[in-house]
Amino acid sequence: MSKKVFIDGEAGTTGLQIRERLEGRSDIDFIRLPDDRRKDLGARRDALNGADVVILCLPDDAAKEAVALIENPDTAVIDASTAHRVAEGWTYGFAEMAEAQRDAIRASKRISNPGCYATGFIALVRPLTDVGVIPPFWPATCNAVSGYSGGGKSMIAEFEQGGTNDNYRIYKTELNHKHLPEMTQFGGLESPPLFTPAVGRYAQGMIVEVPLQLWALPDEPSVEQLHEILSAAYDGERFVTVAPLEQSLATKALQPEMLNGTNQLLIHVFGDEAGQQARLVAVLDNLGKGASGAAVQNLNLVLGVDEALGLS
Ligand SMILES: NC(=O)C1=CN([C@@H]2O[C@H](COP(=O)(O)OP(=O)(O)OC[C@H]3O[C@@H](n4cnc5c(N)ncnc54)[C@H](OP(=O)(O)O)[C@@H]3O)[C@@H](O)[C@H]2O)C=CC1
Ligand SMILES: CC(=O)N[C@@H](CCC(=O)OP(=O)(O)O)C(=O)O
Repeated sequence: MSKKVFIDGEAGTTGLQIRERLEGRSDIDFIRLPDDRRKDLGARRDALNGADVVILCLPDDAAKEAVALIENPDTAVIDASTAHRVAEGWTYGFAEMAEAQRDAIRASKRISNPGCYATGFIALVRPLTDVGVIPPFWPATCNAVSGYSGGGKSMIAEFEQGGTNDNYRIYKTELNHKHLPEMTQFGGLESPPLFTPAVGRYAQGMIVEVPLQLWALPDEPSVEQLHEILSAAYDGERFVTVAPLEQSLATKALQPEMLNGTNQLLIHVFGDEAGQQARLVAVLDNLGKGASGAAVQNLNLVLGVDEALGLS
């Protein structure tokens, strides 16, 4: 029997991309609201409570409001906003993050979809904190650049309709990016990384990077060891790949758009010749594994179907 799915915020950037990925699915019946009622509280309440699974693609406040409207104990929620990522009672929707995570997602009725930057950062750091090569007290740094679709409809309009001449800009100079709590908690760290995001004049795709002074880490790991740990952590995964070291050695430059339209995340471990420094790099589509792709993967897990359905 097909399952009823309601995407609250379907007309937004993330919502539209989820719809596209679910197009043609015979196991899903969509609950949809006409355009003039998509913000109507009563109509949303009915839709939210009538669905087997709801996917929230809303600003944080509207996402909290939506959750408060749900009384049906059988309705499962996948929230793409930042509202519940480190909240009590919610399961972090990053299936590849740890061995038990997939089963936790399958069993949960409250799943938070990870932030795009957080996905890259956690993918790079978590396997290393899990084995202790990066200790929990490590003062981690994270540099990243995203396409402007990461800022949703308003930033897309800003870049595409003459609102800015910027080709590139750094932001969050106050050092208080909204992904820091999830990066800290699920990265296995005691204190937030120093995070320096930037946005460029291109629509989508991102690079998230963690630079490491290997000589300063307690165990002074080699580049080969880091690569081994990351490769073992993602062995057999369909959506997270660690490039072979030889491939990284031959890669002299990397651009953020290479995985656009996919749910893939690619990791490179770059190192200097002396083995003293490393750059851990993740490439992903902010609208793919960083948002809509991950949401569809989580939906598939909740529905008990192949988690790769509709994803490439
Ligand atoms: N863009 C990205 O790369 C990522 C975004 N996210 C998160 O996903 C969520 C959605 O982001 P994004 O798609 O980019 O944002 P958009 O601004 O593109 O879309 C948000 C949608 O929500 C609608 N909306 C706003 N308030 C309400 C309400 N009260 N009731 C019903 N609908 C409402 C908006 O309608 P209208 O435009 O008419 O106001 C719009 O269609 C956010 O929480 C964001 O943080 C997560 C990962 C990545
Ligand atoms: C370029 C840009 O502005 N990006 C957004 C992050 C988008 C994202 O993935 O964050 P959420 O999942 O938490 O919405 C930002 O930095 O706030």
